[in-house]
Amino acid sequence: MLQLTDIEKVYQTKTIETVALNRVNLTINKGEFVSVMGPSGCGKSTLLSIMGLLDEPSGGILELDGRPVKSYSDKELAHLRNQKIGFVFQSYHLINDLSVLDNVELPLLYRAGVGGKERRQRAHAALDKVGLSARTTHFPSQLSGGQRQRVAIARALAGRPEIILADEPTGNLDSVMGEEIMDLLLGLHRHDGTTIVMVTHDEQQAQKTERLIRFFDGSQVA
Ligand SMILES: Nc1ncnc2c1ncn2[C@@H]1O[C@H](COP(=O)(O)OP(=O)(O)OP(=O)(O)O)[C@@H](O)[C@H]1O
Repeated sequence: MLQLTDIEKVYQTKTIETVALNRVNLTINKGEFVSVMGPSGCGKSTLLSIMGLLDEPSGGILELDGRPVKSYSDKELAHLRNQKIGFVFQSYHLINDLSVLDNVELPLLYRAGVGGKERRQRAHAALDKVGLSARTTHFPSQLSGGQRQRVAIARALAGRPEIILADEPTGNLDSVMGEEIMDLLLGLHRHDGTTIVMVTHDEQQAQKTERLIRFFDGSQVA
């Protein structure tokens, strides 16, 4: 589903050039659960941003469903980002002034063809999947870290993405809550066949996924 060929990413500031990704060749197949590990600064988040079409590579070819991403117009790319990809971040990125239900519905507001009733139904179904049906009227500040991450996962699921890109989804959680979130992601993957790419610093969690990719200094080393 995603094919990276000789992908490079160079960040250039006034004083320094950083090669964040150095000729990365990688395929993510439909239905896989892949984890990415490596020391701080080795390019993991950059890799996820490029896979998620949030950032452009400096070189190489990125293909999505067999078509080079470069050949898509900006409008098509925005559409793909919104329709195909769900993001989950370490720090949840929830909106504090919105209820749990409204947070989950929010990305669907930007979807053509999804009316208010369907938005609500999808949001409820997604919250049900993550076990938070009883918390729909709560606000993020009234939830534990693990529950906040569940809301963020429900928000990604409500969009019915083909791929979930998760950047250290358990990074802010203690080990018990981290394990709960990991079990949730594993369950979603097994049950719905969702493709997941997850960056993690936790070796035990990474071992539970189907494939573990290790990065060092912008390159894949295993
Ligand atoms: N916007 C940017 N401008 C300049 N340099 C950047 C930028 N984003 C990342 N970098 C640099 O690119 C390299 C890779 O960063 P990246 O965030 O992808 O690493 P990471 O493996 O995700 O790190 P961590 O585990 O600490 O989150 C680092 O050296 C970083 O300083």
